[in-house]
Amino acid sequence: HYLAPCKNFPPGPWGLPIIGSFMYFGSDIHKDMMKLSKTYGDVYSVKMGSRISVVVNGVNAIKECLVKKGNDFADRPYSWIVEQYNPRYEGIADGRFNEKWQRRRQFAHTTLRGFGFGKTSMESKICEEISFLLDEFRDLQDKPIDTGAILNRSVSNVICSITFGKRFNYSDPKFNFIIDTMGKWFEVMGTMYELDFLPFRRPFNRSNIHNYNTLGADLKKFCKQQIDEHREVFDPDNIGDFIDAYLAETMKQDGNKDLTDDQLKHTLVDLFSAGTETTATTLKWGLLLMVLHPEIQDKVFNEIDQVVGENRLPRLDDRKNLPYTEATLLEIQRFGSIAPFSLPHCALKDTSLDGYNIPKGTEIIISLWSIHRETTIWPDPDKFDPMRFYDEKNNALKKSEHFMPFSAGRRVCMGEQLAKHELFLYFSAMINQFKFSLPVGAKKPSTDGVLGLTLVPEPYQVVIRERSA
Ligand code: HEM
Repeated sequence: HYLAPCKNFPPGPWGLPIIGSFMYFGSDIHKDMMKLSKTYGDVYSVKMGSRISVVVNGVNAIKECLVKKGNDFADRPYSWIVEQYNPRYEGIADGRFNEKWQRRRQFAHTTLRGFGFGKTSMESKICEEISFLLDEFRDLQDKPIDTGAILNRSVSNVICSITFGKRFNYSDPKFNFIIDTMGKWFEVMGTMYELDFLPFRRPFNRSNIHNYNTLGADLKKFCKQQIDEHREVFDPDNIGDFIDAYLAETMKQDGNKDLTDDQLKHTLVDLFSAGTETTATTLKWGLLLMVLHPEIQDKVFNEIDQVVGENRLPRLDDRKNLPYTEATLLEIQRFGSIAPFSLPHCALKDTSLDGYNIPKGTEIIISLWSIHRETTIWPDPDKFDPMRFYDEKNNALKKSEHFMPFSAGRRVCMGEQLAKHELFLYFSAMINQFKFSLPVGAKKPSTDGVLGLTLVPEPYQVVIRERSA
């Protein structure tokens, strides 16, 4: 066993001197970490290389950490990987928890709300983007296609219109380049995970690191260009998007110059990447599960067809009348668990968790996967079954507290409301208008997922056919 940093520290598996406990982990580290909790308990420690992290599993321990003791665990840890592209931990997602960060998050949150984030006024923007997507689907009918790239572009345009004040054409080469860059960046970031903890491996991964840094630099450059373009035509009487609002606020700043261009650049990278990959990946899980379960797809279609019909697209107002569709979306999120670990947290001060002592600075890994795949809560958890969230007798949605795809507390996903609106509007519109199926003779795609920064389905193909055609 390794040397615990304090008395009454969470127990954990044995670790080797340099690599620590890495021998327990394969490419499905989310599953391996959940397995260890069965031996060591909901809160246990692992030696990640030379650093000791605490892994938190199960809804009770996770709520204690994120909600009840939310202030104690709201920091982000030191990370060599983050420092490669963001050495000062700027922006929102990487930011260390302090007053300046709180003001930044508060400002970003309020401003996005002002532009309709989480409000129904956002609805028309999302629906406009959906109609472009549906047109594209109509052109691509009847032949096997991978919908991944086009879903990324479509979802990304929603956040682009809020932050940059414009949408991009699906065939715009600059836009396509940056969306692909972002996808690769997430993917490479996932493979670099161990380099954070095993510095001696870095010299053997030079090309991977170079690739990662180039992708990160391209993303930052793209966001910086958007800022420069906005600054050139800035008009304080015409604030049309997030960048304008930020620039206006910068001008109001007295002495404390916290809202800098670099902060804005990193905030934009956060919004652009978190706002694209996550929602698009959830929709990719959704379509995959629908082609694998055509009877469920038909049931969702029938419900929408009865309530909405085929002459208009579903609206947020319809949600309350579509409990089975909603239940299916919740089950897609549970099953896909696209953020199996949230982002890493860190103890801001000496504190405790599940009765154990946790010293200041300890890195905390939150396993949202462990909530969504716990056998005692979700019988046969690897089975996709919307009935878990559907009360058939009362034709109503059945909520569960063992469900936390957006995490919780101080660092809860900042785009939760927007994401929920997008998921409902995109999913219900796609199912309402089209039938999705596997290409004839195609092998059933796997539902294991590949772990990068998010858990994404392996690429798969579908055939799209318009329902009313
Ligand atoms: C289905 C879609 C989404 C899921 C499942 C999701 C999930 C998450 C999770 C698990 C976290 C980490 C929370 C933590 O560290 O405890 C997070 C953080 C974050 N998300 Fe999302 N997210 C989604 C969509 C979005 C969207 C559309 C945006 C919008 C712009 C967004 C913006 C952010 C930001 C800025 C953070 C960092 C928050 C912080 O560090 O304080 N997310 N998200």
